[in-house]
Amino acid sequence: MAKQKPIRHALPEFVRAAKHFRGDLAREKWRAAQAFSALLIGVLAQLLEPWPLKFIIDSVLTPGGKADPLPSVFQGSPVVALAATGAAFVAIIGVRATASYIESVGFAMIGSRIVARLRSRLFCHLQALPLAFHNKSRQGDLLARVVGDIRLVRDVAVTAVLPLVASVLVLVGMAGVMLWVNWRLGLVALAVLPLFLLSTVKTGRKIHHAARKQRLHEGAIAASAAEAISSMQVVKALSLESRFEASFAVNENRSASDEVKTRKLAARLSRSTDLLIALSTAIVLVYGGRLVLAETMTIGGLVVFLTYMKRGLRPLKDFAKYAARLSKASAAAQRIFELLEMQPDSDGEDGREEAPRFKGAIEFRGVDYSYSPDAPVLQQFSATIAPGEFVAIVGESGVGKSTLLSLLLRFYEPESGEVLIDSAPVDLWQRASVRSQMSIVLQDTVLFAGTIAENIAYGAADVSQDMVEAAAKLARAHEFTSKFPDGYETIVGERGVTLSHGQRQRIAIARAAVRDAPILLLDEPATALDQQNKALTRAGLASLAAGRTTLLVTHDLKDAVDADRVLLIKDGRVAEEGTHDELVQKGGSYADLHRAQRGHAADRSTQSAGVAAP
Ligand SMILES: Nc1ncnc2c1ncn2[C@@H]1O[C@H](COP(=O)(O)OP(=O)(O)OP(=O)(O)O)[C@@H](O)[C@H]1O
Repeated sequence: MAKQKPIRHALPEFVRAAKHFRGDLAREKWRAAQAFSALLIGVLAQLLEPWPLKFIIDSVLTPGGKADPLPSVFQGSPVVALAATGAAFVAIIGVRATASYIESVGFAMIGSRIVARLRSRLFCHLQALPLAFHNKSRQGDLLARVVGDIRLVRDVAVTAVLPLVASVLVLVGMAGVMLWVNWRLGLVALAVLPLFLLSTVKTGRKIHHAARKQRLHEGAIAASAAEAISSMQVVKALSLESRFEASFAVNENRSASDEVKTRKLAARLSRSTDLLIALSTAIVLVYGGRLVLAETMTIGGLVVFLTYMKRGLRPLKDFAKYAARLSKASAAAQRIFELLEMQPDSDGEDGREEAPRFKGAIEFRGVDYSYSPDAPVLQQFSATIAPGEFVAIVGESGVGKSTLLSLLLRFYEPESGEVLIDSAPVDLWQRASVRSQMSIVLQDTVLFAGTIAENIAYGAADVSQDMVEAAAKLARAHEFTSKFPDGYETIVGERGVTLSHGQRQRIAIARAAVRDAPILLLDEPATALDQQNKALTRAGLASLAAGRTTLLVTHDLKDAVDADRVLLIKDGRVAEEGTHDELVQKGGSYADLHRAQRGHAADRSTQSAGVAAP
């Protein structure tokens, strides 16, 4: 029973891999046919290789050549026979070398192309996976899969799997010829195969297990490195270096010990394979030697036989050599397939139409939403927002203000109830066509590596330089941009000019402006800015909001003063609504919050940042 287990496990893995690569392999069928033809020609040449030696030993060097007399053309001229055999030998090697070149280049190209396509597919798929998945995933681990795991699969596919396929063909061919030359001796030589299978299956399972664990630890190493590197400022500020170093070292040690384990196991497999091959060669030597002594086999025949054995059993050695790498690649491939088999965001989009241009009426109708079953966020939440209205959403931290925006953007789906735009459920339309009609400005703006103009133009397709400048002027970003020597061509983002938080926010406003979307979603866009930047950002936002339905999530009630309406969220629903003045007059929770912020403003030195008195 135990012996069958790996086959049972290996088969579904093979079917899984075949499913993922079927289309790619079909695209490469002509190149594959070419490489396989070259492989077969190479195998044939390898099968022929020992025969010139046999001819020289049995027919040229053995006086009289009883078993294999010299053909009549060479009678009396053994030197010519020697020269002709030498030429034949060179020709055979030449054919083999050429075939091997075509085969290796062909297989390398096929492997690289297939894996390159796999990587693109994986990256597209990752982008299509829902935000709920990305929120729970560790970025470094995903990065390790897209970069490291794919590279491992490619390297092993090109340098181990394809050569192994070739070696197995050689083994089959050579086994056939060995049985044809002398079936008894052939059976003796091949008797090691079951023993080899037994030891490979047993050790191979252990290698596979250790290699898989190692890939997991490497994923964790990449994840903790990515976390630390992407938050270096916080790591330094909180003196977390030693903590990250420790967690890094733990995973590194685990990975190293798994590496040692796989190497030990692979070395053990290699040693037992060598011993088995040596045993089989010794038996063939003794038994074959006796056949030669009994003159039922020629010396050349035995030499040919031994050469075949050496070549034919090479795949066994190769397999032992590649076992660890194959297992690692298989573990890496499984990690890639796991991702590819996850449901992307676009699922269920079939048959949905593109949304028409929205007027901007928004309605939440009895929406329930929770991230985890035991902590409901929105409960029977209802609110209606008219086209072009500017609504501020306020409430204590964690009440679900940002979640409302995420539901509008369809990052998540409500558990019950509906989100409607222009009276139609938002899930009626394709996600991308809904999102393209919304501009967002968040508290933290990410600038991509590129110029300021490119960063602004990321907001929409086909944006001209004039549109970029107009958006920058509206966002109050033109002035500081034009002061840079390279103006709009100034490189920002990674390794570029570092912009201040306020400047980044104004670029984000310009990015939102070029989009010219009817709905504007703002999530704490002016939080944590100094007074001057706050004023500039607010001015930019006010220009941007004109004529658009705007939802502004804010802690700062100063931002709510000019809103057409304020919604105060409490216990998962709207607790109070009205204008700023109405709510202050009402004397409810909003008025309490307002009083608290005024107190805070009066005593700024003892309170933390983020609130200001209107
Ligand atoms: N991706 C997530 N996974 C799990 N829980 C989440 C996630 N995002 C938010 N939450 C939880 O849902 C609740 C509402 O979060 P949300 O960000 O909508 O609140 P908020 O009112 O915008 O808070 P804040 O004012 O602090 O930004 C919080 O308790 C938060 O911890």
